[in-house]
Amino acid sequence: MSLLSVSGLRSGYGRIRILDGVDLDVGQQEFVGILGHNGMGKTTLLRTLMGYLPAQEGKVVLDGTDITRMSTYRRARQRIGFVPQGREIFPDLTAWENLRAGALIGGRTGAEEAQAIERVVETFPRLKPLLDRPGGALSGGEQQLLALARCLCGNPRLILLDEPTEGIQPSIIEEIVDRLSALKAEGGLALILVEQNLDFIRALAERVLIIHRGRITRSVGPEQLNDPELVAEFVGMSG
Ligand SMILES: Nc1ncnc2c1ncn2[C@@H]1O[C@H](COP(=O)(O)OP(=O)(O)OP(=O)(O)O)[C@@H](O)[C@H]1O
Repeated sequence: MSLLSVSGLRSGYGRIRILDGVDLDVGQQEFVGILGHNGMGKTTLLRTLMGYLPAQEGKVVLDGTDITRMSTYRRARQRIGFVPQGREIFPDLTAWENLRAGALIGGRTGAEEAQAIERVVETFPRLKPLLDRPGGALSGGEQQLLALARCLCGNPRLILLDEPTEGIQPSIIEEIVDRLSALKAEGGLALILVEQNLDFIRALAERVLIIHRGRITRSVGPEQLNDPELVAEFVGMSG
């Protein structure tokens, strides 16, 4: 059975329809990339899956449970984690408190919470010396690592990751790839990755879905992203 099964999903902003019948399946431990021109609805899709935007039509099923009408909070408790575009770190909370927020959102408290945070921090050595600093004082790359770590503190089984490489230096992009590759090898986690960086998608995704005018129009293998003509057609860029 798929971990996530989306059918006929429609949503948008007021009367402006952005998603216009999205069908999408993600396997239990599958890493899926999503590519599309600017403005095609990639972020809107992730926000609708997380419940920030209501589904106007269609169905979203997570591991057999219909979550179409669930609040964002309850979706987080169902272990969907979200790393938003722009990271949305709490700037006045310390890095550690940001991680606590992730653990709490995932339903962890007390000793379990502290253990979860410590386990995650062990795998992000760059964050260790920064834990007492305000989130807003971290560099963009450090904030991106923190946003991913915060999400992991909630023990997600599905992560929605929106453009993690945007404005981030190459060494941190490599760290994110390494961390996600390690998590993939450990198992138990699925990922939906919206990203413009083709190398990043190639490194992580088993399957790449093309979104066009609010629908998934095609599924391609990551190796097909080596073909500049195909890429130009799908996303209007090459590289
Ligand atoms: N709050 C909003 N109110 C009205 N329209 C919006 C709102 N947010 C986004 N849109 C519009 O919805 C469309 C889809 O936006 P979305 O951010 O999902 O696209 P995207 O594929 O993620 O694009 P990008 O690659 O530029 O991030 C765009 O035309 C955008 O202008």
